[in-house]
Amino acid sequence: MTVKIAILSGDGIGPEIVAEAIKVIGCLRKHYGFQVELEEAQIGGAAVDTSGEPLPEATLRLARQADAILLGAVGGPKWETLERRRRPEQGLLAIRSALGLFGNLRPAILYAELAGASTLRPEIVADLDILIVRELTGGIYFGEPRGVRTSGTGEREAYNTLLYRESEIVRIARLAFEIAGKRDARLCSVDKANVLESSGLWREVVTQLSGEYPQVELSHLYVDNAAMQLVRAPKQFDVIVTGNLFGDILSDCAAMLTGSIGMLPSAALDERGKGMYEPVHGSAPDIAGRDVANPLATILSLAMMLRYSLNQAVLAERVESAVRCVLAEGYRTADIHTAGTRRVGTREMGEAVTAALRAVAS
Ligand SMILES: NC(=O)c1ccc[n+]([C@@H]2O[C@H](COP(=O)([O-])OP(=O)(O)OC[C@H]3O[C@@H](n4cnc5c(N)ncnc54)[C@H](O)[C@@H]3O)[C@@H](O)[C@H]2O)c1
Ligand SMILES: CC(C)[C@H](C(=O)O)[C@@H](O)C(=O)O
Ligand SMILES: [Mg+2]
Repeated sequence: MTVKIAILSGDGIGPEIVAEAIKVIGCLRKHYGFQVELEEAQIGGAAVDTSGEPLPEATLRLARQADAILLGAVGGPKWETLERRRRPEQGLLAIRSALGLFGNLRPAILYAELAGASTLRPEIVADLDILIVRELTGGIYFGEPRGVRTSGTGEREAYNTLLYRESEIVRIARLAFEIAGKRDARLCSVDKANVLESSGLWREVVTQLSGEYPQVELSHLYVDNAAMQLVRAPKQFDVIVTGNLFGDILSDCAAMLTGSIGMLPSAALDERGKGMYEPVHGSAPDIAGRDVANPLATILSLAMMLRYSLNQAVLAERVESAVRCVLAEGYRTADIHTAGTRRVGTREMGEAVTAALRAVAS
């Protein structure tokens, strides 16, 4: 059966890194008999430039039809002064919401070869393998009311609403308990229950649900402490479950444990396992168009797609071992480059991964 992947490259380094993942898909097609059809559409600033909208109707239609979606990144200085609803980031939020992609899996794995690339001491991060489960379609990103208004004293004020419904908390917590049960069975729920009502409900609901998962050890941390613990002793964590905004921040923080944000893939899943896959990082305007971005987060996102949405666990493992292989051979983009390793550009890194994949196939 031929699967259909929607390709949404987006802005900045998006097209450069997605191009390397497409090379990997081409290699899977040619050497592993992977039957796949790709169809591209626009999102973010690129879509704003051609259609005036960050998520054109045609893009959403394609995303709905496809078996899975691969996204690069959106945003950049060119669009920062647009009214908020037309900004590239709104396209990303809109597609997540329209497709019901509530479950965001953000694994932070340290490849042994990159221990020296982390800003933390090697013994703190060696063998790190943690997973952040971030709620992606609720919380302060989507809560109403929101807006900017003039207060009674004539001053401008802006407001957002951090709202979580019980059903949204149960849904993300259940996903996290299920996943933790298949890992080291330790789940840490991160909130700000000492201050926020929505976090109070979050903690209550997660605690109640834990009764259904007696084999999973549940703990709770306030988000400020969690951020500190992530850099103090990250290996104490197995799975972290948290809300939309806290998960956004903590996953960038976890990224640095692995050497670079250019290494972190992600999956955003709906209730049936359909998903959108994207690197955790953004469009990196500071390095766009220079063939220096690290494409591995995007290639590893493709591996997650193969595993979670396309039922191709063996191919996922092949792609992941090809990445391990190029790191072992010493290939490094600028962000993970250390003395004695071979510095390469985006394209050369992508080609090294496809060469490693081909080598295993033959
Ligand atoms: N999922 C997304 O599409 C997404 C995620 C985050 C930020 N953004 C958007 O991206 C734009 C830039 O945001 P930012 O600068 O805060 O975050 P960013 O993640 O784009 O970049 C942060 C830093 O990390 C570096 N970096 C990121 N990805 C890299 C890679 N693959 N290889 C090497 N280095 C990499 C960048 O060069 C930069 O120095 C903004 O418009 C923001 O809204 C989009
Ligand atoms: C660009 C932005 C809307 C997005 C988010 O905050 O979710 C990004 O930072 C991410 O981590 O995917
Ligand atoms: Mg982010």
